[in-house]
Amino acid sequence: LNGTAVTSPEANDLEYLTPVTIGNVTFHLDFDTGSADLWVYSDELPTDEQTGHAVYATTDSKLLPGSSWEILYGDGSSAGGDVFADTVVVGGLTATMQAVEAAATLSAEFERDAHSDGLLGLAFSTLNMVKPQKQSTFFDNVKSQLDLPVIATSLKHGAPGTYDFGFIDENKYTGPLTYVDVDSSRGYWTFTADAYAFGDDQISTSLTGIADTGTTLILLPSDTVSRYYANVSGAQDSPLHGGYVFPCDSKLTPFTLVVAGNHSVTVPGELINYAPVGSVSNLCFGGIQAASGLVDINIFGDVFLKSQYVVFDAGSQGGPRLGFANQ
Ligand SMILES: O=C(CCCl)NNC1=[NH+]CCN1
Repeated sequence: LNGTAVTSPEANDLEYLTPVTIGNVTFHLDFDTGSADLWVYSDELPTDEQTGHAVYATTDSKLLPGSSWEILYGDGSSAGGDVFADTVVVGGLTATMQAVEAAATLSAEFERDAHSDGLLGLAFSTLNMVKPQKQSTFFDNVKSQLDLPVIATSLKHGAPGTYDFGFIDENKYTGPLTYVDVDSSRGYWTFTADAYAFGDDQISTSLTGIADTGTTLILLPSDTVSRYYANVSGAQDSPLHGGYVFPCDSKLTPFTLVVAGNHSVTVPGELINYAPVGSVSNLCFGGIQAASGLVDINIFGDVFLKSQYVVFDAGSQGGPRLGFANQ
């Protein structure tokens, strides 16, 4: 059995939300290949933090005694609480004894997120934050039902896309799928590009980072980022806006990763114009920004992923790997 779930972008493609049924309640969760915990807003939160969200009724649920979780994400947001076992359905696929992590505390970023009802982690289960015993991700729990141990993402700019589980949909991409090995030793979908380019400016330095649907932007070393925006007239690193901004009518340079020897994965310049900074100024915020001190790894987030059909292959032909094709 395979499955497909439709995922829909919030404003400015800030995050993509996918319907997930837990017990008999449907939650809209942020699928996150950069983490490995499935957590939901719950009745253990202060009432005002529950408002407007689907809420997990822990009083009707099967507690995992003695288990708790606490997670800190690369953007500094965090959440924590206790753990239940429940039936979780995504795109027609069912995990019967899925660890469902009920949020009892949320950081400010989640308190003010009016749309997401939680996250569904799709990184490797070694990254799960439940103590005393790590729990398996939804993907690991349904993997045995799938034709192939793969998740394929089709995230789009300003339009619904899909998460395919167990199969690769040839109708969703053009040209070949180019595969690159993944180093899962830190629990992320980590891969290395042999080189990269800003437009025609080829840089023969390798670039290692994670494919992360849970991060909005592309986050790179600060010297690399300043080199990118040197090509964009009027661009400046603005403390006021928290990163590089430029005139909204700027023509942005494409960002290319060279993978698997000589295959180019290119993010068109248009996708690197992330969003206007506000309603009055004509400044726009860049889709490539510097990785914060919190994460010591480059992050290829949604801005990167939405140019591609991406196959997160957990081992259909040996080790874990990522496949990229234009969509
Ligand atoms: O935490 C990370 C980066 C890991 Cl290096 N990605 N996932 C995520 N979820 C919410 C914000 N960011």
